[in-house]
Amino acid sequence: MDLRADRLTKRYGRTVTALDAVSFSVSGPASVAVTGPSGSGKSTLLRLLAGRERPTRGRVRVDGRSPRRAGALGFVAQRDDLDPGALALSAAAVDPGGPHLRERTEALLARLGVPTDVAVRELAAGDRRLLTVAGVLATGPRLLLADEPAAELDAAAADRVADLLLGTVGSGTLLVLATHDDALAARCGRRLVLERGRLVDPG
Ligand SMILES: Nc1ncnc2c1ncn2[C@@H]1O[C@H](COP(=O)(O)OP(=O)(O)OP(=O)(O)O)[C@@H](O)[C@H]1O
Repeated sequence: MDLRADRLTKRYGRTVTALDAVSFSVSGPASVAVTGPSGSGKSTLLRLLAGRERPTRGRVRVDGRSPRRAGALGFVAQRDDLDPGALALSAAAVDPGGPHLRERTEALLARLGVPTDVAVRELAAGDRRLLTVAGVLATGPRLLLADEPAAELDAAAADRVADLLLGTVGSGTLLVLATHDDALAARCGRRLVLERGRLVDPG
């Protein structure tokens, strides 16, 4: 999988330039960390790469296509929208996944030791995060974008989430994650550093 950003620029209103002419390209399988201070544009970059927002200028290409047309693209958002009252497995294997997705999610969670028959609200924070990631992995993404996947977790839980994400690279995935966590960034093959919306180190 080939991911390319060409002079990506995103403005919000007239005053905020969240991203300023960011260009890079990367081919997978590989792992890439996007780092930088708070407000430097990491989440904005991931949303643009995923096609969840349109750039003000510039473009994203995933295997030569716009991200919305690329297929096999998974996105782990900074905050999950799991229904706290739902049973864990139903919350992770979201529609329109169907039975196949449900089975794959269940197998993955069993391997990770995450209980699937309790309400989401009863899960520990780390298990809840694994649940979110497993639901996305079950869809078989070849490009996986994760925004602060280990934020607000203790070190042991953060390691389990990182192991799960980084493990996908071995099976052919291009993983791009935004993180504040130096230890997690150090485990990635490449690090892109943003400062005030500009790519100051392309890795
Ligand atoms: N929807 C929006 N409307 C207006 N401004 C926004 C919006 N989203 C982001 N911004 C602004 O764009 C800039 C970059 O934000 P972004 O969330 O991408 O940074 P970040 O590096 O992910 O920050 P953090 O590490 O705190 O999550 C910030 O100044 C932010 O306030």
